[in-house]
Amino acid sequence: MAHKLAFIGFGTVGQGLAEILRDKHEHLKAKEHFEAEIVAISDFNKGSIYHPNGLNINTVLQVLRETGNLENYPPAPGLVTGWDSLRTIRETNADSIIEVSYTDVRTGQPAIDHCRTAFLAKKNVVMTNKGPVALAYKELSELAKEEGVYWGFEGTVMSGTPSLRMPAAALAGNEITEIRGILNGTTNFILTKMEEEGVTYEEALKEAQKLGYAEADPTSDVEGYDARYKITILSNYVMNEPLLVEEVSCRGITDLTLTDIEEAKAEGKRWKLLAKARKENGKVNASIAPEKIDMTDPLASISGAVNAIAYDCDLLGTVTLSGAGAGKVETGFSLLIDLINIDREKKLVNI
Ligand SMILES: NC(=O)C1=CN([C@@H]2O[C@H](COP(=O)(O)OP(=O)(O)OC[C@H]3O[C@@H](n4cnc5c(N)ncnc54)[C@H](OP(=O)(O)O)[C@@H]3O)[C@@H](O)[C@H]2O)C=CC1
Ligand SMILES: N[C@@H](CC=O)C(=O)O
Repeated sequence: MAHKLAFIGFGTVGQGLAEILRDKHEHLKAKEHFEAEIVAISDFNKGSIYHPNGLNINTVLQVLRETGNLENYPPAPGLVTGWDSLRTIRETNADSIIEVSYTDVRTGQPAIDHCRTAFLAKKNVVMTNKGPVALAYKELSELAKEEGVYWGFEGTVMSGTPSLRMPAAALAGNEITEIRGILNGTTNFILTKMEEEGVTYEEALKEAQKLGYAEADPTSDVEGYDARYKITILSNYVMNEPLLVEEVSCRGITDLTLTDIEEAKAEGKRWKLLAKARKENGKVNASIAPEKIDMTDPLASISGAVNAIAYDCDLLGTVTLSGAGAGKVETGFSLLIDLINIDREKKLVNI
C-alpha cells in the first residue's frame, strides 16, 4: 500500500525528497515495490496544503518555484489550506510524517512536540531534524515503541550515508568503543575551499549556504553545535550509552585563519573539525574540536561536503565509512531509505 506522507517543513531537504519521489516513482515501484504519495505539506512561511487524495508533486514544486507560496496550488474540491504543523500531523490522513523543519540547537523544539504528537496519533515519523534524537532519544523511542509506530532518523548523521544503519545492522555483535569522524559537511567544505583555493572563510560559507549544506542559522555549523548533536546521537544509538549534549566539549572553526591553514600545509598537516567519542567503564567522553592532522591520516583526504566516520569495534577492528554529509538529494535519500525500511520491517512482522 502506498505511504501517505505529510511534510512538516519544505525547504532544501523536503524538496529533495519530493523530487526523488517524482523522478524515481516508476523505478521504486518496479524494483522496491515502494509507493508513496504526498497528501500534505505544512511550512512556516511557504504555506500549507492538504488533499486527502494526494497532491501532484510536479505542480507543488512548480507553484513553489514560481510563486514562493504553496497555497497558490490550483484550487480543487477537498483541498485544504492554512493548517499549522500540529493540525497537519493530527488531522490529515497521512500515515507517516516527514519532519524536515529546522534543527533548534538549544531546545530541539518544536520538532520534539511534532514527534510526540505524531506518535500519539499512531503515525510514523521519518526525520533529518537532529534536535529530537539528540535531546529526547530515550523518551521518543519508547513512545514510538509503545504506540507501535516507526521512527526513522538515518539522515540526522552524515546525510544519506548509512552511519547509523550500517553499525546497527552490519556491525551487530561488536562493541563499538571509539568513534572518530568528520560529521559536518559545511565546515569541511569551508576548510577545503580555504586550503585548496585560498577562498576566504566568508566566501566559502556563502557558497555552502547556496549549495544547501548549511543550517538555517550557520552558527550551528561553524561553532560545532551541529556536530555535537551528531556525536550525541551516535553515543545514544550506536554505542548504546546515554550522553547529554552538554557533556560534549565543543569548539568550532571560527578561530581558524587562512594563515593557520597555510602553516599547517607547510608542516604536511591539515585542519579538520573532528568529532570523537570514547567509551570507558560504561561512560562516554566526547568532544568536538578542530585538529591539525597528518596528511597520512585517512580523515585528511576527506574533502568538501563529504563526511567520514571510523568505528573501533572489538571483533572487527576499525571500520571506516565515508560519503555525503549534506545536500538536497543526498539527504532527501536518507528519508527515502527510512521509508523503504518501514515497508521491509512491516513485511517481516507479517511473515
Ligand atoms: N541540508 C542538509 O544537507 C541537511 C539538513 N539536515 C536537517 O534537515 C532539516 C531540514 O534542513 P533543510 O531543508 O536544509 O532546511 P531549510 O531551512 O531549507 O528548510 C526548513 C524548512 O522548515 C520550515 N520550518 C521551520 N520551522 C517550521 C515549523 N515549526 N513548522 C513548519 N515548517 C517549519 C522553514 O520555513 P521558513 O524557511 O519558511 O521559515 C523551512 O522551509 C534541518 O533540521 C537540518 O538540520 C540534516 C542533514 C543534512
Ligand atoms: N548543516 C549540516 C547538514 C547536515 O547535517 C552539515 O553541514 O553537515
